[in-house]
Amino acid sequence: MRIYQESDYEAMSRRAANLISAEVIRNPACVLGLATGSTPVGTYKQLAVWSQKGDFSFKEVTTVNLDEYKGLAPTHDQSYRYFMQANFFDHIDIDAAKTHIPDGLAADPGAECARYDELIRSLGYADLQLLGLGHNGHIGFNEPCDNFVKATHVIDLAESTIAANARFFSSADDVPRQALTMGIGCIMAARRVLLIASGADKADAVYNAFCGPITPFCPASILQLHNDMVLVGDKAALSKLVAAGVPVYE
Ligand SMILES: O=P(O)(O)OC[C@H]1O[C@](O)(CO)[C@@H](O)[C@@H]1O
Repeated sequence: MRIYQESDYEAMSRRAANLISAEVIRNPACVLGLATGSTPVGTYKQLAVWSQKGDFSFKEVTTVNLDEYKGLAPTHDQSYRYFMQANFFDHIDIDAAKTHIPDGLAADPGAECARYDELIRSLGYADLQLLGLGHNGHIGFNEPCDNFVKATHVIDLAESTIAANARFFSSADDVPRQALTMGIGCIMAARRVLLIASGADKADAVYNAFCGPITPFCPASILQLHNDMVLVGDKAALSKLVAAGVPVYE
């Protein structure tokens, strides 16, 4: 595993954008696994700036997002489809037909999960999977539980996740209680995983994920077994790893 320690959120975003753009330049028709949440916003902004300058193009890139809230329409301003359009896709030259996100309104969510798994498999899995990290160690919406769930599935969101995401809704009551999430199987099948983390409030989650035991009670801990894992964090998020003596690139 390679760990980059950056000074702050901006530097973390730039480093992550560098790694993603390197992938797109190397393989213009790559498959990118993408994430939502506040952490990747700066990364998407930086990628859009560079591609608008003409440094590289997303025309041939295919994207697969990790998750979507169950019950939210793509036009809902808190849906992850809306987030991706507003924060990334509307600012780059990507082909809309090549951007994939689970359908939160599917009449049969189980069938939608199976379709999504098959889609990712048929694409040959992600060349690079971008991940944020939940305070409880979740990746995508794979919440802590007593087993790792391999396939795309419908998940009951943890109370702590609902509370953390309430800031984006009018109240905690408005946060959907379920989501469709890529499982651990597709995440681990990605050729490279890039996890980004920022802020002191993520220091425990980062430490537990990469210094703690590999356990489904901290879903991100499975990434210790990935053979091309890159962690990019700012100083605050990596503080407990560094204090434990884990070597980092600066
Ligand atoms: O980047 P944030 O907003 O801290 O969120 C971290 C994680 O939580 C989620 O937003 C879901 O709660 C994930 O999409 C993300 O990876």
